[in-house]
This record gives sequence, structure tokens and C-alpha cells, in this order.
Amino acid sequence: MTVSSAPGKVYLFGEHAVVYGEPAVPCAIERRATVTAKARDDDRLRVQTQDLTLDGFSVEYGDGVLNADVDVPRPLVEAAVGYVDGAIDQVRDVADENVGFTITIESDIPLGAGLGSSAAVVVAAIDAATREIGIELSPTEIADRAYRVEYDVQDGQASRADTFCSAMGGAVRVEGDDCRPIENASRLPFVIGYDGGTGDTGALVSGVRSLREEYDFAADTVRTVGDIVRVGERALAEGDIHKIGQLMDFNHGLLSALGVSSRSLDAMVWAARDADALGAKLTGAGGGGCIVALDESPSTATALSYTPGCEEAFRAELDRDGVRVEAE
Ligand SMILES: Nc1ncnc2c1ncn2[C@@H]1O[C@H](COP(=O)(O)OP(=O)(O)O)[C@@H](O)[C@H]1O
Ligand SMILES: C[C@@](O)(CCOP(=O)(O)O)CC(=O)O
Ligand SMILES: [Mg+2]
Repeated sequence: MTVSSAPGKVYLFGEHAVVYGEPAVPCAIERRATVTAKARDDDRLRVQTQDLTLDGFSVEYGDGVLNADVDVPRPLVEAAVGYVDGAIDQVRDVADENVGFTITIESDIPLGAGLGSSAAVVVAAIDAATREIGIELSPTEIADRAYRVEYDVQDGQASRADTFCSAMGGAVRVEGDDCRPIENASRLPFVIGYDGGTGDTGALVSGVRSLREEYDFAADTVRTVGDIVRVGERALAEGDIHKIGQLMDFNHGLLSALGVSSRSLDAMVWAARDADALGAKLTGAGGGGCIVALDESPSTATALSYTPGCEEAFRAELDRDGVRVEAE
């Protein structure tokens, strides 16, 4: 039995635009998905998940047959299994044989909310399952294989940002295939607001793609997000937290123009701004889920906890650890 974990993330800047080759800066946070892999005698895959939203179910999958506990809607099961299934395909590709596994997932990352639960689950699953059969992949190799899974599950619409960040930890910079850690990133006082909802990553990415194809000004907006990231990474290197906050606000405005915000995300962003946060924006695909704000004081978290539509507000520290083995 092997246990590995990998962190979720927030986007300081650059989600969506990163899909079209602009740079982005995601930061790993201390909320993790933990995956236990146990090799089986047969070649089947059994997945058990104790998830916040899915509320615990188990699925057995093999030979193209999917058996789930009775009362779980099938599309939900298929959506949940897609990423893990893809991760195990990658492990079988590395092993060059059809190894079977029982996979157990425990995650404290809200699902489908912009904090990269999919990337964390895939990264941790690839690490745990390869180690379980005696193969040790480097974090960059895990990131690359996890990216291929996200790319497939999201119908060819994914950047390397989430998976690289989850595998490496810390703050990272991703531009196309160029992925690198940001050394000595200044400490940022992240506060997260969560509306309890989710966004459909694939559908939201498709929406931005259509706008970009239809209107030159939407394509310009995507490029402008890239400009914000380029200025933002200098501010990050200089530790200019006020400028970082201002640029987060700007980035949110452009994401909103691209149609990926929502009433509750906007309400949480404005609650954070009214509470004197240095900046606030949605994180990840949008549509529903989480915002990230910067505030050293407790004001933003308190204001968010009284904001209608905000289900949970919490502080998140930068997690310098990427994927790591917890037990072997
Ligand atoms: N604990 C979990 N157990 C099983 N699958 C999970 C778990 N957490 C996330 N996933 C997978 O990740 C998907 C959500 O990913 P996505 O829509 O990209 O949102 P995000 O990555 O922002 O959380 C879920 O539908 C599921 O397939
Ligand atoms: C919208 C996007 O830039 C980020 C999606 O993040 P999340 O899965 O919502 O955490 C898509 C991608 O980079 O693959
Ligand atoms: Mg995701």
C-alpha cells in the first residue's frame, strides 16, 4: 500500500488566458488530496472516494464495466472516475502492463471550485500507483503525465498550469510548455471565499474560446490578461503586495468580461474589497466556486463569512511542498 498527497492551488493571475499561450502564476495551497494505491491480483481498477461533495461512494471499474453504489447518479460517477481512470492509464503506460489497483481518495479541496482538485487527485494518484509497483517518477514527469490526463478529460482544452503547480508546489509560472518554479516568492496572505458551488471547467473554457473567435476585442482581452501577468510577476519578485492586489482586481474585471464570473463570485469579490482586501478575484475556471483575496488582517474572512452566497471562508498558506509520499 502506498499513500501520496498533492496540493490544490489558487491562481494569482492568468487562468483561461493560459490555455491560449499567455503566462499564468498559480500558487499551491495547504489543502491536499491524499491518494492510497494498493496493487491488486487482477487487472481491475476500484476507486473509493470520501469526498466532500460526492459524500463517499465506491466504484469498481474494469473491462469497460462500471459498477457503482446504487444511489449515485451515473454521470456523476463517470465524471468522478474520468480523472482517476486517466491517471491509472498513465501508470499502465509507464509500467507497460495492465496492473490493477484499489485507489482510495481523501481530499480537503472543494471539488470543481477552482482550487484544482482534479490536478491534485491525478498527480497524487500517479505518484502513489507508480511507487506501489516500484517505479519512481520525477515530479516533472508526473506533472507531464497528469497534464495529458487533464487534456484528455477536458476535451483537448487544458494548460499545464494546475498539474505542474500541484506536482511542484510553491508558486510557479507556466507559459505554453515552459513551466518553471518561482523561487523566493514573497509570502502572500491568501483568503478564500467558497460559494459551495461548482463550475464546469470544459464548458467555461469553451465559452471563452467562442468569444475569442467571434470578437477581436475578446482576443485582445485574453492578451491583456497576459500583460497583467507579466507586470504581476515583477511585482511578486519585488514583494510589492499592493500592486499585486491591484492587478488581481484588474484580472477579475477581465475574467468577468470574458463571461466566467457569477453573481456569487462577484458578491464575494466585492465583500473582500469592501473589507479593504488588497485585491480579490475569482480563481480557476469560474462559473461558481472560489475567489481568492489578499488580506493580512481578519477583516476579509469575517466579511466573507457574513456575505450571502458565501458558504465558507478560510485562510490558505502557500504550500511549498508539491507531490509527496506519505506512507510506503
Ligand atoms: N475527492 C475526489 N474523488 C474523486 N474525484 C475527484 C475528487 N476531487 C476531484 N475529483 C475529480 O476532479 C473533478 C473536478 O475537477 P474540475 O472540474 O477541474 O474542478 P477543480 O479542478 O477546480 O476542482 C471531479 O469531477 C472529479 O472527477
Ligand atoms: C480555466 C483554466 O485555466 C484553469 C482551470 O482550473 P480549475 O480546474 O477550475 O481549478 C483551464 C486550464 O488551465 O486548464
Ligand atoms: Mg481542474
